[in-house]
Amino acid sequence: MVLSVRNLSVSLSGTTVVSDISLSVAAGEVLMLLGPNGAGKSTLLKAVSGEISSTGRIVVGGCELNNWEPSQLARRRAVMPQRVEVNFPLTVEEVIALGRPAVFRGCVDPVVQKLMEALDIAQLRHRLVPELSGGEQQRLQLARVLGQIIDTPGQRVLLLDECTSALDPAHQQLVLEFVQRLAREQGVGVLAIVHDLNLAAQFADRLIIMREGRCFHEGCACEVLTPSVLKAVYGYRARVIPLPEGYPVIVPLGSGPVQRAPSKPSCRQAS
Ligand SMILES: Nc1ncnc2c1ncn2[C@@H]1O[C@H](COP(=O)(O)OP(=O)(O)OP(=O)(O)O)[C@@H](O)[C@H]1O
Repeated sequence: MVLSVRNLSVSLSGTTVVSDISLSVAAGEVLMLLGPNGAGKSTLLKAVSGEISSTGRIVVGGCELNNWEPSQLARRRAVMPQRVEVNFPLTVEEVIALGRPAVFRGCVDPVVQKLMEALDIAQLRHRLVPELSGGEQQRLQLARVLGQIIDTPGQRVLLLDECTSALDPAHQQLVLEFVQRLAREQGVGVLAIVHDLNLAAQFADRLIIMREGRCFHEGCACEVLTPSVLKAVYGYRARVIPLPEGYPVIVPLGSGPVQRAPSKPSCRQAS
């Protein structure tokens, strides 16, 4: 396992926000975390990344998290937080280079080029970061984070907190296909928080759905993304349709009949 978490709990301001979570991520595996707003997903990820204190045990690449020397850990574990504020006047290329080993400073780093192309930001390479759109900034931050661990030896884990939340559908596919390929080809273990159930169904090898700081259910998409689990966790009515591709698609049904504007014909009537 590239990541092993045992009985992890986190209290914030005297409240238990994450309670007794255990999980593991194997080399090459994509584990996705789901759950409603406030379920404790980001807090769990912050604890696993060592950003906040917790009780329980966290092992990264075979070694206790707290025993890693920081510069070594940075080559084994990369973290993309939910929000990254970038207001300094660096170019796209310079920001990605920040995450790379110092040996590449001052000369062309082929990994920077590879990441810019893979995440569709090569055309923005000389643009200043504060001028980028939200989705461009998010792809840039992912490139910077991936630059820390890509093409390096050893067990590695990637922690992603809603890394596609600002992206259009085509870029969501591009980014998650790249992350999945990185996992498969380089044996990186991925722990990713997502809200989009269909992206989770498509890209996760395994899912954990959280509610009120605890693991509510764990398994593959067909086991976790069922109408009854979605109703219990989100209070959300959905139809789950299996696709021939091997994963389901989730269609929201809303809380009752659709209220149409009186003068507007439905799409079916219009066609
Ligand atoms: N510093 C803090 N002090 C007290 N409570 C906090 C603190 N930070 C977060 N919380 C609370 O902990 C709970 C879990 O927050 P967390 O950010 O982990 O949720 P989440 O599942 O990631 O939600 P979202 O989907 O909205 O990002 C929330 O109720 C939040 O208000």
